[in-house]
This record gives sequence, structure tokens and C-alpha cells, in this order.
Amino acid sequence: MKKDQSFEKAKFEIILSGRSNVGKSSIIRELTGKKVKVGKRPGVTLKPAHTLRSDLLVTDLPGFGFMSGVKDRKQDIVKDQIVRYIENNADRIKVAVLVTDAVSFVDVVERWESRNEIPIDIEMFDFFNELGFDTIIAINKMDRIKDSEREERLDAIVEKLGLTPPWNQWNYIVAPTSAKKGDIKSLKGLLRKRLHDEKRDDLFKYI
Ligand SMILES: Nc1nc2c(ncn2[C@@H]2O[C@H](COP(=O)(O)OP(=O)(O)OP(=O)(O)O)[C@@H](O)[C@H]2O)c(=O)[nH]1
Repeated sequence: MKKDQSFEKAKFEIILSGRSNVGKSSIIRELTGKKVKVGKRPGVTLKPAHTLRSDLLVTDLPGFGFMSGVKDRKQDIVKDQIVRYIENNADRIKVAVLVTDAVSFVDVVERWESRNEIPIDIEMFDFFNELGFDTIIAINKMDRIKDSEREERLDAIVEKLGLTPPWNQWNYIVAPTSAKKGDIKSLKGLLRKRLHDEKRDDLFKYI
């Protein structure tokens, strides 16, 4: 399969994938310091957005599953783009971060389930696991969840992903974040652990 020519230098790639508007670009901005456009109209960008630091590549994949009003066909195009990108670059992708929205995730999944469809987030999670990626789930927008509801909410989210609660027994793959408040330290910790395991502590300074 043809490789992405423009990033030959990249040896260690982290991809971020998730529904439109969950905060992928905001997380990348917090991670890398790169100013990326945040809050742009969902569904406009079909191309992955890259940040290259040394041979570390951080890739923001197009958001899937737009709000109502966007044609199904466009959703399929985005999904195909994402799958093709991932398959073409699978050998350098070391970590996949599935970004979810703490507020809407459970409702959205239940809506799909009520139509007897596999929710796209779950499909992606399974796809990453099938490809053997080390997958991290970032549960973003935690600032919008009351402290008193935090544990219950996190348990419900991991359960929908097929992980038995309590969520914190999965804290080596699950990272609650609030990109807007600049709080992504649990995600950073998990990513650094992966870099360390690959003997790439030299890349710590970039994330
Ligand atoms: N409350 C809250 N809002 C957030 C957080 N992270 C991102 N947002 C907001 O959510 C909106 C979408 O953020 P983006 O970073 O553009 O989301 P995205 O997933 O890259 O969106 P697409 O490019 O459409 O796929 C923006 O208005 C952000 O300010 C967060 O942790 N908490």
C-alpha cells in the first residue's frame, strides 16, 4: 500500500480520532503547543492535520459522525478517508487516541443502539484493537461534569466501550481530560509511558 509521502521522517505516530467537535484539535494544541484551528465548522476538513516534532508525528483525523443535517454520504466519505489513512500508515502508528465527549457519549451510543446499529465510536475502537494499536480513550470535556457525577459518568462510558467498570481499573488506557481548562495531564502521562516503553524518552519534550 502507498505510504503518506510527506512524512517519511516520522517514526512514531500518535493519531487522534473521534466524533466531530469532541475536542481533538484542542487536545493537540494542549499536547504540542501548536496553534490549530479550534471550533471550526464540523465536517469541513476531510484531510488529516499533522504536527511533526523531530520524528514524532501527531495526527488529527477528520471528525466523524456529524450532527443532523449533514448528508450520510459525506459521513461515509469521512469514514473511508480515516480507515484508508490508518491502513496506509499502520506500521508507524504506535498509539491511537479515541477522543470521546464526556457529556454526550452515552446518549449518542444509546441512540445508535436503539436503531440496532453499531455506534461509530465503538466500531473505531474495535478497528484500532483489531489492528493491534495501543489504544487510549480520552474522555474530554470533563469540566462539564459535576464532581458528584464524575465516577458514575466515567463508569458508564467505559462500560459502553465493553470495559467492565469501575473505570479506574482501566486507568492505563483511559484518561479523563479537559482540554479547554488545559488539563490533559492524565493523557500526557499515558502517552509518555508509551514513549518510554519504546525507549523514546527523548520525545518527552515535544508533548
Ligand atoms: N467545555 C469544554 N469544551 C471543550 C473542551 N475541549 C474542546 N472544547 C470545545 O469544543 C469545541 C470543539 O473543539 P475542537 O477542538 O475544535 O474539536 P474537534 O474534535 O477537533 O472538532 P472537529 O474538527 O469538528 O473534528 C470548541 O468550541 C472547543 O472550545 C473541553 O475540555 N471542555
